[in-house]
Amino acid sequence: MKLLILDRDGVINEDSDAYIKSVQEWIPIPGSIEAIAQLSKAGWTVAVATNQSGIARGYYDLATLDAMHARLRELVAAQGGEVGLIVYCPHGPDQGCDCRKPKPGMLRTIASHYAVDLRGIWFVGDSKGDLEAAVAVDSQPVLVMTGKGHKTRSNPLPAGTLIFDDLAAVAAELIHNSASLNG
Ligand SMILES: O=P(O)(O)OC[C@@H](O)[C@H]1O[C@@H](OP(=O)(O)O)[C@@H](O)[C@@H](O)[C@@H]1O
Ligand SMILES: [Mg+2]
Ligand SMILES: [Zn+2]
Repeated sequence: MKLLILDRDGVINEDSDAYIKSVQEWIPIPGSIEAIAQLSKAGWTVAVATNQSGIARGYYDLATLDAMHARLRELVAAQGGEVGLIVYCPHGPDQGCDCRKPKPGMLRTIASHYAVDLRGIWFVGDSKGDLEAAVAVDSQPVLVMTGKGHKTRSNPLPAGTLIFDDLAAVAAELIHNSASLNG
């Protein structure tokens, strides 16, 4: 199967240093909803792995988080696509969980859900922790220049990290590539 895993804040929707605390603050990055829909219609399964320490910090609750993800699904469905499994880490940095990126726990959860090997699977993120999580499970780290991407790029990146302007550019590459592979 063609599986693509996305970070959420700074890749699908705009990020904020004040966290994304409500559906109203959850604003898609231009082209991202269309990109997910196009990938989905081209046969890709698009999953999401997102740190949400704002839950542990008490900035918003699980119902609000679920409402954001319902909005994402609704917008992609309106373009004829669908979003796959969304996995989030609700924990704070000091809780020592196994799911908070840069740990790869969420990527492993997604892989076992779909019974696929993570090696070479593209994981698209805007933060160093996203890239490190990908490397930890031999996935392909992909950095986009949205969200915290520029800040992340100003520091050394894992070898082999692919860099794209935004999710729309990632989607164009994958859809173009698989089209040429299939002849
Ligand atoms: O990019 P993803 O994983 O989808 O989500 C990131 C968010 O959970 C928040 O993660 C926080 O990091 P700390 O969790 O406080 O270290 C900060 O970077 C916030 O700006 C950001 O909105
Ligand atoms: Mg992010
Ligand atoms: Zn966690």
